[in-house]
Amino acid sequence: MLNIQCLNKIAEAGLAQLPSDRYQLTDQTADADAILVRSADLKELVFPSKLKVIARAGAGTNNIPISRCSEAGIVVFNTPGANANAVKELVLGALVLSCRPVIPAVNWIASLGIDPQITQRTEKEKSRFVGTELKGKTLGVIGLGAIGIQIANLAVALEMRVIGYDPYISVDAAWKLSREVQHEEKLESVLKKADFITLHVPQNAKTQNMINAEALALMKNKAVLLNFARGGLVEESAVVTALAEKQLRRYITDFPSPQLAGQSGVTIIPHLGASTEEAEENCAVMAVQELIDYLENGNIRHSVNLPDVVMERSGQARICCFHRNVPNMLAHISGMFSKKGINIENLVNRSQGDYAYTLLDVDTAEVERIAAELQEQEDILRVRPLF
Ligand SMILES: NC(=O)c1ccc[n+]([C@@H]2O[C@H](COP(=O)([O-])OP(=O)(O)OC[C@H]3O[C@@H](n4cnc5c(N)ncnc54)[C@H](O)[C@@H]3O)[C@@H](O)[C@H]2O)c1
Ligand SMILES: O=C(O)[C@H](O)COP(=O)(O)O
Repeated sequence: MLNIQCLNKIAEAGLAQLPSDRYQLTDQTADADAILVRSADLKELVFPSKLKVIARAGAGTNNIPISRCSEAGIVVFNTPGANANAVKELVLGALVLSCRPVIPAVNWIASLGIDPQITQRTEKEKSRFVGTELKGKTLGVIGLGAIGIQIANLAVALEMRVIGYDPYISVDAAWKLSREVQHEEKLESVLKKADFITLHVPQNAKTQNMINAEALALMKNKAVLLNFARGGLVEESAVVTALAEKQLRRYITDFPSPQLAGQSGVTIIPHLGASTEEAEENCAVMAVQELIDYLENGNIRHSVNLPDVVMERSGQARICCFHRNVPNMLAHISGMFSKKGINIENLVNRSQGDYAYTLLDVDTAEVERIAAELQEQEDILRVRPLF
């Protein structure tokens, strides 16, 4: 039996994919072979030696200490694109709310209670809640991945002028992007030209505080900033100042913080971007499938610390080897097999940055000993024999 610990609520549709004869849920991290998680912070978590995999049912992995996982031979997965539609739809709502004062108007009506004059008062006073339209305005999309592309294309359909910035855009993403979206090579150009700016990049050392006082100063007067990516992308004290100085018209964020609470011009949503039934199911099903394929076949799809490595099963046993990306490692591993007279039927090896992964299918099931010996070699982080 393999033990799975859920550190957040994971949709039942995903958990139902775990065959009950091979998997059971545990609430003890010490017993966990695998962890399923959403946004719980794992940075201080002590990993038990039997923990082999962490699957994030969602996109952002800044809550997971990826380098520490790699050094412990733990593969980390996420579920790219599985919640993108949910975020896109909420960003659309936020765009509309940023230029139509629906929230204050609804609050005003609610404040009237049961007023017999409500219809007359509405028609007399609604002029206080006039807004503006999105059509014809410029939307700047920062980060053209699964979510950014969908928002850019949607905004084109809304007849907005759309400009996008993503120096690392994938070929696949570029194909999906509407030709109407203008590609900007510099972040500064987007900041200067857009009426609305929406952030869709991961939070990491390079993107932390990317919207700081200097960036805000470049923005158009009375621009609107939307943040459905991560709170740490934006320097909140600078946003509060820009709002007070009327440089920024509104900041709509999915990430509450004490610094933003109660600030005028700030609309805070309690991290609901991915909170739809559909997105929660999509993410949970995808995360569980990634986890099962890794645990049972050693295959890797959508890892954030290793490349995709998928090989059809052959032979009598498979050895999965997570190791550092150092010279001669493949020759060293295969040499150990040949010394023992074990025939390698199939082999695949891929690397990503400082780490690499090798799958070997062999013609014998007698592999426990060589697996144990491999595990002792320098630069080998985890070895798993599978039958
Ligand atoms: N609010 C929510 O509930 C919610 C839901 C899903 C994702 N997110 C956040 O949104 C982020 C994006 O999600 P996604 O699914 O689109 O991810 P993704 O990986 O598909 O896209 C991210 C894009 O950002 C680009 N990028 C990286 N660094 C950049 C930089 N410095 N400047 C410009 N572009 C850069 C990448 O090239 C990539 O195309 C996630 O990392 C997560 O933090 C939030
Ligand atoms: O990165 C993500 O996928 C989102 O921020 C969603 O987070 P959640 O799964 O905690 O809602």
